[in-house]
Amino acid sequence: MIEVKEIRKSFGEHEVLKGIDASFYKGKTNLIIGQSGSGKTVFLKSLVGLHDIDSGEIEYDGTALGDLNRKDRKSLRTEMGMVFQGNALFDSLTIEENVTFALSMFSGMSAAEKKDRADFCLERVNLPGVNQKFPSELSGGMQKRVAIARAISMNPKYLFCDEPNSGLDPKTAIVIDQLLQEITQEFEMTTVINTHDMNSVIEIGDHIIFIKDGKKAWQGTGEEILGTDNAEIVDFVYSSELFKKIRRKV
Ligand SMILES: Nc1ncnc2c1ncn2[C@@H]1O[C@H](COP(=O)(O)OP(=O)(O)OP(=O)(O)O)[C@@H](O)[C@H]1O
Repeated sequence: MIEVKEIRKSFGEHEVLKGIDASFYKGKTNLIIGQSGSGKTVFLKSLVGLHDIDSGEIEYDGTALGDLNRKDRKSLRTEMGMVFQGNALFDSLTIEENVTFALSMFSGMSAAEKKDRADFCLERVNLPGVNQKFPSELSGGMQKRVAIARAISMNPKYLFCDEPNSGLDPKTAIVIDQLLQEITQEFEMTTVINTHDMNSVIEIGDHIIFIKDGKKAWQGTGEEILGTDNAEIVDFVYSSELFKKIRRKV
């Protein structure tokens, strides 16, 4: 579980996070939603320690990030898997080398152990046998699955995904969402996903935090979001004609 207490973050005079409290639960797909520019990425980067926060606290299963020295922070980092928006695969490395990159850096595993782990992770994302291919030989959806395989290679306790569906067609996006939810439950990870995708919100929103103007404006589940009367959520969710029609029917 990750607990966020009253975090604030400014860039110069611009306060982006204005005292956010949030909890993210183990075995759940926890989503962060909000309009473009509302502070979702800054929030996610603050959670993983890529931004230093100005005040507040972030606790990983009771351990405050702010209390950790460099060495312990580094060790906590090895328990975090990350899926970046553009996948961030290394084009000149094979898929297997991409998936085992962190293992080579941090694990001390033998070559055979790393290969076994790569095989396991690639099979888990339904991509067996692509070990010797290069990222450019795979479709966008397959590259996303490789990014997920790489993120789980170290068997992380926490998984962070920034817009995992960006650039994917709706059908592929659903496959990726389902995969993220399945592995979250299976490996009992605390998963935090930044998303714009309303389909993800409804399908895999076990727990949702809605950020508006740097503050948490609502929280709830994917089921609750369609029924809420919270004006800010209604304005956000029903900004598209499709969802306005759905609202009239529920
Ligand atoms: N390194 C930075 N320096 C200065 N300002 C920043 C920095 N990073 C983000 N910001 C500002 O913080 C605000 C929130 O940005 P952020 O990227 O978190 O929004 P977002 O909700 O993730 O948007 P999107 O959905 O479009 O990615 C924006 O006004 C942005 O300009």
